[in-house]
Amino acid sequence: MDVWGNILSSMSSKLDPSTLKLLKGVEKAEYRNGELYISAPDPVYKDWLENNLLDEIKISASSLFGENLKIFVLSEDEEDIYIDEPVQKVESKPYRLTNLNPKFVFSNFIVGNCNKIAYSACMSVAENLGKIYNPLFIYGGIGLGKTHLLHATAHYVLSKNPDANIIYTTADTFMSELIYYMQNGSVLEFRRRYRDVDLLLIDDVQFLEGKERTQIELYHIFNALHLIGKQVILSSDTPPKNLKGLQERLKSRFVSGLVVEVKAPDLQTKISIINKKSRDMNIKLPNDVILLIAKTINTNIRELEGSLSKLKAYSEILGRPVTFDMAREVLKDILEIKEVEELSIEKIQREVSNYFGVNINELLGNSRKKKVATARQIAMYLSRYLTDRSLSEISKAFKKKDHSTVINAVEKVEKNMEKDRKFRLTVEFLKEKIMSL
Ligand SMILES: Nc1ncnc2c1ncn2[C@@H]1O[C@H](COP(=O)(O)OP(=O)(O)OP(=O)(O)O)[C@@H](O)[C@H]1O
Repeated sequence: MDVWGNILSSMSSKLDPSTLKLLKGVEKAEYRNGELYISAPDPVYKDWLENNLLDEIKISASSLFGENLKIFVLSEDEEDIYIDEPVQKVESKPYRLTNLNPKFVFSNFIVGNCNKIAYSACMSVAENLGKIYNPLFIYGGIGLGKTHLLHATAHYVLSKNPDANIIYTTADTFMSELIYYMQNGSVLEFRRRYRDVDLLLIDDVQFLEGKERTQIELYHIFNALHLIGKQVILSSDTPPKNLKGLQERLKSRFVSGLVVEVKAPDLQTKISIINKKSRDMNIKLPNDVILLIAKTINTNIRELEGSLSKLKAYSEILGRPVTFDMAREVLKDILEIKEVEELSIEKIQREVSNYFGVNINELLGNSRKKKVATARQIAMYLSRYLTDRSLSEISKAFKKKDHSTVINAVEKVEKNMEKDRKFRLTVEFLKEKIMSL
């Protein structure tokens, strides 16, 4: 049967004569078990065909060979890989995921300015598999949550559809598997396994650099999945354009959906992560220790987790609660602490006075002028929130005899923050500023 001739004649009424003439450049087409292999004379022709006519070919070829037809366009260098294989019928069966970390779910992921775009993109993809942002490419530095987001997406999809076929793998494992299958003579099975998935997640694709054979395989798997609207998500420590030793055609596929960055966390996000992780780990950290860790770990969230585990272990071994001095001692080799000054009440008083244009004596005095009283209450609130000083220490630092003044100030600030947006923003601004000093 002249496969290509038949496809061409079924397309002839829909295409102009010059395109039809160009299509005669196809060297051969072979149909095997639901798959159509089209041989292009060279890579340029192959790209042209894939980018312009694949949909049209699929419609016509499906009318000849059936609805679920998969099409592969091969240029010369790839033909031996795809055509010369004995084809055996392999039953497709759901592939069960066993390598997802149960803790890497969306609800455990702290969202901040640094990662909210990547987080939202993963959520949207999980909700609309294969329909938007395909592929989704996430890049960012070490330990910033890329794997967490990939796993969370897979968990979410499975929670909606437990029968979804999902593969999560790393580029390294993908390559090792390919080598294994090649050595055992069943590359076809490897391909079938990957082509049956609804969602393919490949972590750390930077490790594909220079791995030509693996790249060819991924390229075809990617095309096959993309063509039938299956979702691919990739992660890397660098954006696609900086991936060296990667075929241009693969890079161009990687950027054809959405590329998002996970950035290093800002101070507020780090504090939220430390709060969440310390709660999960059941370790009580004073505010000044939280600040110490957040300020000294500048990027890697994995290191941040490591420091919490170390502190927990020390506090358990010593049978003492964690304090600022203990944290500084225990973490000095992890944190490379550059003399981090303990946040003092005096520093808070200074900053709040400067902000409100009130002098320190007024702040510590008894004036009831609105501006002074507000500044004093906010300074008391921040001293309570940002340091680990006791109520009586704070009242002493503000020259008050009774710590009920501090309690009243804290309550008042909290109430005002709830009902007055401008007031809340002022307090938050001051908090950020003081924490980053
Ligand atoms: N925003 C976040 N909220 C909560 N935990 C996070 C967040 N970001 C990262 N983590 C945690 O930090 C640790 C490292 O994250 P992950 O392994 O996802 O990083 P990665 O970017 O994939 O790193 P690598 O480049 O080394 O592969 C994990 O335990 C993860 O749960």
